[in-house]
Formats: sequence, C-alpha cells, structure tokens
Amino acid sequence: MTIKKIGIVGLGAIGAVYGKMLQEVEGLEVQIIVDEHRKTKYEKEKFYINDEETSFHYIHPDTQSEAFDLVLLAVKYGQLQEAISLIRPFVGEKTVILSLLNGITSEEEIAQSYGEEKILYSICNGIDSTREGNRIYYSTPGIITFGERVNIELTVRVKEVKECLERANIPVDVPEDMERALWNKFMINVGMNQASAVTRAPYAFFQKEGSARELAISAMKEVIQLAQAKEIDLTEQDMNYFFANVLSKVGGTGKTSMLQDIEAGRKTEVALFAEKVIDYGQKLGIETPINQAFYRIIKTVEEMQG
Ligand SMILES: NC(=O)C1=CN([C@@H]2O[C@H](COP(=O)(O)OP(=O)(O)OC[C@H]3O[C@@H](n4cnc5c(N)ncnc54)[C@H](OP(=O)(O)O)[C@@H]3O)[C@@H](O)[C@H]2O)C=CC1
Ligand SMILES: CC(C)(CO)C(=O)C(=O)O
Repeated sequence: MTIKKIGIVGLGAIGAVYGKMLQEVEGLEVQIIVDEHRKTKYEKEKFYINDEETSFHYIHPDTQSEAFDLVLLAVKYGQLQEAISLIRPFVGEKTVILSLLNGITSEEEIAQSYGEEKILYSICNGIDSTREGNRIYYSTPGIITFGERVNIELTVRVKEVKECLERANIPVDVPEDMERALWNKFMINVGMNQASAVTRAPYAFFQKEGSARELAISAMKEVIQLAQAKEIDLTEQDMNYFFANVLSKVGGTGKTSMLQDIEAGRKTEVALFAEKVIDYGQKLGIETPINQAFYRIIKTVEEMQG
C-alpha cells in the first residue's frame, strides 16, 4: 500500500515545516488533526512559513474519516498524552505512527495505547526551525531518522514511509541500529537544549569552541556513560561528529526548541532530558551532577514563569 493519507498533530516548528513539504506532493492528502478551538484560531490567524502564508487542511476528531496511512506526532512532551487520544479515530489496522518528539520515551508511550506494531521509531536531526506564534522560520529541514528498532532488510512499512518522505524532499535516514540513533539524538538534546536553555545562547555560541559548547559537552558525556553502561555503542566520536558536521550547518541565530520554550514562557521538556538522565543514573549507579544542576535550574525557571 502506498501512503496517501497523512494526519499530523502539532503545527509548530516541526509539524508546520514537514506538513507543508508533504502537502506539496501531488497525490498526498495531509490533514492537521485539531480540536475546535485550535481550528478556529488557526483559520483566523493563518500560518506563515519563512514569511509565506501557508494554508493547511484541518480535521476534527469527531469527523467521519477513513484511517490514515501515516500519522505524525509533532507536539511537545507535555502534550503527548492529549495527542495520543486525539488520533484514536484515525488509527486503523495498517496505520503507521511516527513520533517526531525528542527523547527516548514517546514511542513507548504511544505503543502502550496502540501497540508496538503501529509505531516506527523516529527523530529529526539538524532542523533549525523556530516558531513565534504562527510564524515559523527555518533554513534547513534537517533529516528524519526512522525505522524499526533494527533495520537490516527494510520492512514494507519502512520502505513506504521512506518513499513518501523522499517524495516530499524530506531527507531521511534508516540506520541499522535505531536504538543507537535515538540515544545519539538524546545525547545531543541533553547537551544542546539544556545548555542553551540555561544560558539563553543561540546556536552561534555552540558552533565555536568556548564556554557554551563546554557546558553542553559536559552534559553529553554523562549520556555517553549511561549509554555505554547499557551496551549502546555511543562514543565521544558521535558527539564530535555532531559539532563538526551537523551543528556547523544550521543558522547561527537559530535556537533549540527548549530555549524557544523558555523565551515563550512555556513548560519545557526537561522531563525528557535531565529527568531521564538522573533516572538512568540512579538505576545504573552512575553520577550525573551536570544533569542534576540543569534539572534544578530549569525547574526553577519554570516555577518563576508560573
Ligand atoms: N524546534 C526544533 O527545532 C526541534 C524540535 N524537536 C522536537 O519536536 C517536538 C515538537 O517541537 P516543536 O515543533 O518545536 O514544538 P512547538 O511548541 O513549536 O509545536 C507544538 C505544536 O503542537 C500543538 N499542539 C499541542 N497540543 C495539541 C493538541 N492537543 N492538538 C493539536 N495540536 C496541539 C501546538 O499548538 P498550539 O500552539 O496551538 O498550542 C503547537 O503548534 C518536540 O519534542 C521537540 O523537542 C526536535 C528537533 C528540533
Ligand atoms: C538538535 C536540536 C538541538 C536542533 O534544533 C533539537 O533537537 C532541538 O532544538 O530540540
């Protein structure tokens, strides 16, 4: 079955960019799954991507519809449970669900509601999208890394999703070891998102040697220790590769999603990052002082913002 009908929950920095690219493909029907309140607001305020007015098609969960072939979740972690409920009417026997959320836990939470057989693991890397209300700016779509937990010979559904994303000119990668890819991204987020959130530094400060990058590296090294204790093949080479080959390509004024949250006074995804690192550290008997400090600072900032 070729993918034809796609549902997306979350029209933010990530969902709007990939949603626009997908809906430009002839033969693909893309619907944004929203509640009534958001539908009214979005239709009135419209969306602007790189200053271009962009229209989307909205679908309410009460609408009678066939199941979607592919559902993309692009909400923040605090909105995940709501999004999981929202997609229920559109999940059928053959639906594939892809969670573009950062972190290593969202797939597990989706699988608890819909079963392992519905999900593929995924993350997006290198996208420098920022959102201010209904205005989204980006210079590169980065790459969606996805697949089954292990990808030696590609399964039919992986091939179909890959073909669909490629038709939309979204760069994709299907790594053999998806768990390692998830942990690699987890390491990046734990360092970059949290160091930028506490310093308020945009990417330019991490693109050069110096204090901001050192701070991110110290948190990343704690993730590497945890991964190695879990026998996941993650090393400092992966960290160096990120700085040299991924971060160097994004716009210097861009900001991590966590810094965007802090600046907008929204709750952050610290539960996906420092909290997870601290948790794993306790279970594995590994000290995680940098993440403990990040956790306390970010929680304090959230409390101050109310
Ligand atoms: N921004 C980035 O550069 C990157 C982000 N990520 C990850 O991607 C995920 C999404 O992040 P990002 O796009 O930045 O987040 P945003 O906050 O920009 O977007 C989230 C969107 O979800 C919408 N939403 C929330 N709840 C619902 C709901 N119940 N029904 C429908 N829509 C809903 C929000 O709508 P509303 O505004 O109306 O509340 C908002 O448009 C996160 O896990 C993030 O860590 C990964 C890589 C890079
Ligand atoms: C990799 C990074 C830091 C890229 O923007 C990200 O995933 C985020 O901002 O959440």
